Amino acid sequence: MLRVSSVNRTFGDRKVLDDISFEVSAGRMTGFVGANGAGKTTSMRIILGLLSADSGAVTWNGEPVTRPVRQRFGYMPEERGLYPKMKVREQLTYLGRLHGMTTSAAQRNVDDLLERIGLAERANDPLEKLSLGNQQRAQIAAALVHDPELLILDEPFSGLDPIAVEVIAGVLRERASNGVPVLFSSHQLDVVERLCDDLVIIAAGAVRASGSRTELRTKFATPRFELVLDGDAGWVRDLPGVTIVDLDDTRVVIQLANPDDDQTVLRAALARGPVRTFGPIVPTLSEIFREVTQ
Ligand SMILES: Nc1ncnc2c1ncn2[C@@H]1O[C@H](COP(=O)(O)OP(=O)(O)OP(=O)(O)O)[C@@H](O)[C@H]1O
Repeated sequence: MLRVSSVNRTFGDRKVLDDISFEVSAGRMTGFVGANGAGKTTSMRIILGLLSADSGAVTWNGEPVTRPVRQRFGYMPEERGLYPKMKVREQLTYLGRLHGMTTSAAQRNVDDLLERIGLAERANDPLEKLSLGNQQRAQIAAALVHDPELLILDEPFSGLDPIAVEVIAGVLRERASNGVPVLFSSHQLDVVERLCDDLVIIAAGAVRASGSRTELRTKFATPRFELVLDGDAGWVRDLPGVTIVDLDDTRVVIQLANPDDDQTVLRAALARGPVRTFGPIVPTLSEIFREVTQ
């Protein structure tokens, strides 16, 4: 497990990380979300030891992150790092070698990866000849080539078309299910919502919420329910403890003074006729994000 504990960082007189703490657990995809300038890249750079913290600690399985430990991490930086003129397969193999792999092991991994991410046919092209989306796929492959123990990816999905997002998500999820903790930042909240098991929401250098997707949804759930009937749903306003949030003919969104009254509402509705939909409204990640960062 990766643990970031009470990390602080100032640039000049600006505090950009304010007592940041969170964990990235084995086998989990952790989405790291925050507005521009919130501190995601700075946190990632500190995890990787590319930047020092003013105070606080980063540990990997309880131990400090030393250079040999870092060597076993996979990192996709914000400033993409591959050589434009070097052939894709050649440079990925070279990166595998830099991480201590033999040439044949590196080549095997590279060939598997290129096949998985749909770049096998471009293996012998220089990176700069690839479309931006395909260059992005190659950058992701560069973080994966040495079978890292931990993956830290800065905006891995930016610039990818929906099919590429699915392909890359599948590869990352496979690594996660093999026990690799994956931390990835993204502005695409719909993608994060779909992919991540855990979330860290950061704003102005501080963690505003963290935990599993389910925990956060429960925590930020409002006592709201959707009810869809065959006939007009306006009568619901006469039930005690019910406030109408939105009414559109047969569909009504209600807020309950006591969330346990949901079954009373359901029984009242069934007594009047068919009920097509009834259930709590689960907040989306965008709604949670807005609530904790405003
Ligand atoms: N080397 C630096 N010197 C001075 N300020 C910096 C430096 N690096 C980052 N900052 C500032 O720290 C703050 C956090 O930046 P960071 O890049 O970590 O945010 P981010 O959440 O990754 O943003 P984005 O989503 O735009 O990539 C910003 O205000 C940025 O301007």
